[in-house]
Amino acid sequence: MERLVVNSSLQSYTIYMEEKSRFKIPKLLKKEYSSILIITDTNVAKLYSNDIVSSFPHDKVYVVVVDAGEQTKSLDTFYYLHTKAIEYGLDRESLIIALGGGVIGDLAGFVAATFMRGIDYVQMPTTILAHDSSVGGKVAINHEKGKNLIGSFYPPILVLYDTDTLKTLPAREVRSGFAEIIKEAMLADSDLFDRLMSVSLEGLTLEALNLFIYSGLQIKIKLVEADEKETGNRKFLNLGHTLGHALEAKLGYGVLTHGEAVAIGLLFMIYVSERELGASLPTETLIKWFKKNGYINPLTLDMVDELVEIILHDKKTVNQKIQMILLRNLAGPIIQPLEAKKLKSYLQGFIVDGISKR
Ligand SMILES: NC(=O)c1ccc[n+]([C@@H]2O[C@H](COP(=O)([O-])OP(=O)(O)OC[C@H]3O[C@@H](n4cnc5c(N)ncnc54)[C@H](O)[C@@H]3O)[C@@H](O)[C@H]2O)c1
Ligand SMILES: O=C(O)C(=O)C[C@@H](O)[C@H](O)[C@H](O)COP(=O)(O)O
Ligand SMILES: [Zn+2]
Repeated sequence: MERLVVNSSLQSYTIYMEEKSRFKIPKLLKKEYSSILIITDTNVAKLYSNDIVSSFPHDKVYVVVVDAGEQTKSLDTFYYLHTKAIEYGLDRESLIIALGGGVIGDLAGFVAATFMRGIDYVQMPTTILAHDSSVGGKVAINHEKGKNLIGSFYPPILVLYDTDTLKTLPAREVRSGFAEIIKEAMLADSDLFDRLMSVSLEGLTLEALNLFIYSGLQIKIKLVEADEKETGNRKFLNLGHTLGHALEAKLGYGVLTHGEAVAIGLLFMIYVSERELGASLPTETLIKWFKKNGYINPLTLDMVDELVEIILHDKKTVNQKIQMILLRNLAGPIIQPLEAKKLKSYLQGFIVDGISKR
């Protein structure tokens, strides 16, 4: 079992990463809980929720299943989950288990952060992408005007990553998860970036996948430990998200996967870095890799005004100045303030020059 520790101000927690570890959860908990609420989605429930329920010896284990997909990270579902927690009699000694991808992790984590002012929760990520979302304590729901606008920083007590569950992921979700690993590589590890660019997602072995995830986790942990509440360099983890988040909100949550939106955002980040900083980046390599692996891009010129408007409400915008993460070079991120007018003209150029569609 791979073990990584994340130091955080509230409590430090361990990430256990191992095939079939989902059956071991009771042994890894450091105390007895009065009851346990497993929050999961319709797809994951069918596959894995019984394994978790049956691994507990007692019967105060409840499961609430919500719809799968980004639109579930909503105020309505958040309220519904609080209602279920009250109905099942959860108290301050209860535990929530977030069993699923990043949607469930963010949503259930935010329920845990707010139920009776905060109870313990465990992240059990079941997607590749959730290596990113399960670590660092960012929990949130969406507002129709922007992603993750309602949320908190609230670390889990444990992350249990059963990589066996990744075998059932659809190809589109594999693609989505890799966008975040590519982001991490571009931020901090050019060798990892080269290794990523040399593989094809189809037919990737579980061993290779685990190594990529492990490398991504190490990069993420380093950044969140150094700046838990994102006052400085944690913002680097938003590489590709300025446009990515806006696209998700503009198209309607769930139309693009988070990773698909981030992938387009990474290409835009390169376009701006080249023009704003004179950076020389592996543009063609990345475009080719995205194309080879089936990433999609619905960006069109008529979306620009609305996208800029959404970006102006992003958490990284201060005093109408957009803080965009750019690269001076691979593994050389900086936070660059940009006026909306400038961002708009880059966005138009990105679409007209065709880099977004190459
Ligand atoms: N908190 C953070 O730091 C952070 C970081 C990155 C992303 N996020 C958030 O994470 C979310 C995206 O997460 P995601 O990509 O995991 O999406 P997701 O949770 O919607 O999962 C993607 C799809 O895969 C299905 N699925 C999950 N596990 C499966 C499995 N093992 N087998 C088969 N199907 C499975 C789900 O039911 C869903 O349909 C976004 O809301 C994003 O904003 C948060
Ligand atoms: O952990 C972080 O910090 C990240 O930025 C990770 C991102 O991949 C993730 O999508 C995150 O939810 C974005 O944060 P937000 O504050 O821009 O909502
Ligand atoms: Zn992300």
